[in-house]
Amino acid sequence: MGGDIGGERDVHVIAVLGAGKLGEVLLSGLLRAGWAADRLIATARRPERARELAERYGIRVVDNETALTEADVLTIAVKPQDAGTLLAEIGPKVPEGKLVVSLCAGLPTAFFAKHLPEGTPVVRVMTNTPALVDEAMTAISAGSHATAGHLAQTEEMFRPLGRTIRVPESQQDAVTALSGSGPAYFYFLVEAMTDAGILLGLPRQVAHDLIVQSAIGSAVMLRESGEHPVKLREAVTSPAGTTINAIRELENHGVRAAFLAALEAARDRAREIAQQG
Ligand SMILES: NC(=O)C1=CN([C@@H]2O[C@H](COP(=O)(O)OP(=O)(O)OC[C@H]3O[C@@H](n4cnc5c(N)ncnc54)[C@H](O)[C@@H]3O)[C@@H](O)[C@H]2O)C=CC1
Ligand SMILES: O=C(O)[C@@H]1CCC=N1
Repeated sequence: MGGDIGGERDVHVIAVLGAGKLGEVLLSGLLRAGWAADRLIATARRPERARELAERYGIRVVDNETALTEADVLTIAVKPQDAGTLLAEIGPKVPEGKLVVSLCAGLPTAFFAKHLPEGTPVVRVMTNTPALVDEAMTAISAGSHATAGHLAQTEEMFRPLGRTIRVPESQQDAVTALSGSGPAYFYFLVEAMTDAGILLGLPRQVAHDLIVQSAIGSAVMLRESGEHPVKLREAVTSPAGTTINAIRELENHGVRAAFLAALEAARDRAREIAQQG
């Protein structure tokens, strides 16, 4: 059963402010982890969305101001571009000692601190959508006034959803590029490989099933064996065999360089968001 999270100040109630796609993923994960629905609060901008969340999960959907007073942890799950407006509305009213957990890509904890009462602890989190199947990768950083206790509370909140690690806040933009967006790159790859199967004459569903199971098998091997990916790839790549022909084409087309450039671009976008915040 999900119980109270002890620490600086016990966590009885968690609020997700701006429960969109990621906020919903978090709320559903907390429910699966055993949190009682009446101890989870969501806020939403649109009334239809509020109704949908209340009906789907039986949680309390209230306005932002009510959430501030009733929850111990305020999780900010709005788009980074909307965070300024939300903070202008709630910032000065956040009661003393509440823990603010930001899920916003790019925005540094200093951005939140500017809008919050002096001394409000802020923790920056980058998680990802596999939280839906309890396989998230969540990176946690302490911001201003966040103590070891606040970090531990945040870790406890996200641990049921997958793996957690602590990183210095200076690494969070890189983390966002790697694991925050990471699932999108794997889905993109599955899509491209499925198209390749169709090019080779396989029915779409067969191609899809072959690739999805190969992706799952490879991921499990990476995690369970602890082997370096090069070693695992070499084990598949027979001398004068088929795989090396494909690898040569991937190298010819600069796929490795494309990944380096793509993740750098994602990191740079996170930095830009911070500038605009
Ligand atoms: N989608 C993803 O895979 C990931 C998203 N993130 C971060 O999570 C945050 C949310 O992303 P998504 O869930 O994809 O966005 P989303 O647009 O689905 O959800 C944001 C929700 O906040 C609501 N909202 C905006 N202003 C509000 C206000 N003042 N009061 C109440 N509700 C308000 C919107 O109506 C919307 O429903 C972003 O900051 C993003 O950077 C982080 C990691 C992964
Ligand atoms: O694309 C985005 O901005 C968010 C942050 C990481 C994943 N999705």
